[in-house]
Amino acid sequence: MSEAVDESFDVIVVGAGAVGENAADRAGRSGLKVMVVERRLVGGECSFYACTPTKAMLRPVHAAHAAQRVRGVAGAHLVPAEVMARRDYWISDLDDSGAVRWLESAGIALVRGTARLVGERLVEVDGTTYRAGAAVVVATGTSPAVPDLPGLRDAKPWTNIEATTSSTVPERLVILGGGVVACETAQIYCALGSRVTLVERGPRLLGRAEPFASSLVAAALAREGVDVRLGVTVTAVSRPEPGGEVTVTLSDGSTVAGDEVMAAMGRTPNTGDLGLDVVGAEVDESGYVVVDDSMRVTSVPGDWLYAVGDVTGRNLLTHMGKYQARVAGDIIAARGAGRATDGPGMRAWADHLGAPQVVFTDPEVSSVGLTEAAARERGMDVRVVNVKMRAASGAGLQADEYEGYAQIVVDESRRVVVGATFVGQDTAEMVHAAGIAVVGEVPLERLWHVVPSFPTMSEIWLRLLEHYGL
Ligand SMILES: Cc1cc2nc3c(=O)[nH]c(=O)nc-3n(C[C@H](O)[C@H](O)[C@H](O)COP(=O)(O)OP(=O)(O)OC[C@H]3O[C@@H](n4cnc5c(N)ncnc54)[C@H](O)[C@@H]3O)c2cc1C
Ligand SMILES: NC(=O)c1ccc[n+]([C@@H]2O[C@H](COP(=O)([O-])OP(=O)(O)OC[C@H]3O[C@@H](n4cnc5c(N)ncnc54)[C@H](O)[C@@H]3O)[C@@H](O)[C@H]2O)c1
Repeated sequence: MSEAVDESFDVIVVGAGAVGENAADRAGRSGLKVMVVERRLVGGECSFYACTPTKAMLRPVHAAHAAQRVRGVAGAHLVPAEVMARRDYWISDLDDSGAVRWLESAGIALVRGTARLVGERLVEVDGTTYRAGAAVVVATGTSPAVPDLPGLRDAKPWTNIEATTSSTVPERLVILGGGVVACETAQIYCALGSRVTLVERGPRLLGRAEPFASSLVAAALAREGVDVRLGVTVTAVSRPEPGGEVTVTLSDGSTVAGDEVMAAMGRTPNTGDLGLDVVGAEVDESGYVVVDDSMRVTSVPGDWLYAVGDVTGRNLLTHMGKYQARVAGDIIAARGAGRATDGPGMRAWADHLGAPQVVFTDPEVSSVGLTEAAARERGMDVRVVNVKMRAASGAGLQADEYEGYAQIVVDESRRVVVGATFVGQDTAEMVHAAGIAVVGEVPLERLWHVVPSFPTMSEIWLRLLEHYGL
């Protein structure tokens, strides 16, 4: 640690991803002086290597598919170079100056470098030590997990970083994993012209989604030409020549050859070299920082250390991380202004209800709340209603032969919806209404009076309630 300590700031946020930026903004609202530390790009994974580029590339795929499903339209097709150009526009060619300007406009100082906790309220960045007058917020996110499988690391696998920035389309792409990253990436590269093989060790894709959603996505990927291998693991990877052909050996003895192999096998929290042990901050068995609903790191005495976003492992989604950031930021700002820190927006309790999420494959998997299995695990008296999306004429008008299903999970003891999943084209925007029903615990009898417009896809709510028996 250097001798001089910079004491200019009240709040230090480590990591300027979408979540860290949000925490910094909220914490600074009552006049506290805030600095953020970022070792890579301001905007983090989501803006440059995750949400934004994948959605920028998936949208043309969806648009082309949607056009092909409407009688009266002909000739929609993808232009791969233009799809990549669209993505590059959305990731600003990996230039974060727009985000830096936003920080400046919000009065937040930026220090570039790698931060470490070196004591209570003390953060060291490449040799300079800063003392936070009020609080430190850890928002360091996650990195792609590349497990220690024989030959995998030596084969220099793609992760989401390469998959979202490559300017070329590999002829053959082998994707290891069958979660959200794998499914979205498989659909993108298949549509761009790669021959994609996807290897998932579990019995289905999207293991945390409703099983019917997994089946519909697997069927769609297979129809488009993705070779989906379920229930097999990778035993070895070999790439004898750098940049040459990759061979992936699977547990069933088969091999798959590719021009690139991608690790899409989950995430690892960026906590290893953060100095959490120096201040006594507890991490769980996977390395995620343990916090309470105020986002405070409870194992550390005093009210100075908070963690938000992916690094907490609560819900690895941008919008949920930003929700947590608003909670932590508001508490820090309130404490700075001498106000109460237990206001209604100051606990992230919605984290425990089942986060809203859209898997942006075609079909989209749009869900909120608990799956049937999760509700049963919590001991609820569960009733499930599942209908074809086509039961709403709005769906058929949206796409000829619309394929998809909607499902609600009802807690019978309270007669409220605790989970909802919509699978099909253009269901993403339906998830927020479902979220209001779930988080608001709207009784079914009241929901009956929320009359959906005709002919929209939301009319599926009426069909679901009718099937329930209302
Ligand atoms: C391919 C892909 C697609 C995704 N799509 C979606 C989606 O559509 N919707 C959605 O909600 N979520 C999506 N996610 C998840 C989403 O990207 C994350 O939930 C989100 O990025 C978490 O934000 P964060 O700020 O917590 O972490 P990050 O975005 O990881 O930001 C953390 C920042 O901290 C910096 N940092 C780390 N350690 C240090 C240190 N010691 N010192 C200084 N800086 C440090 C890092 O450089 C990074 O910029 C996707 C993820 C992937 C991989
Ligand atoms: N649209 C979105 O909201 C979106 C998009 C992408 C990512 N994300 C978030 O990012 C996080 C990370 O996504 P992810 O897909 O990397 O992780 P994940 O945990 O969702 O999926 C990883 C998958 O890899 C499989 N796997 C692990 N090791 C394997 C092996 N050796 N062989 C074969 N399969 C193996 C697992 O069984 C699992 O199905 C998720 O929590 C997700 O919610 C969200």
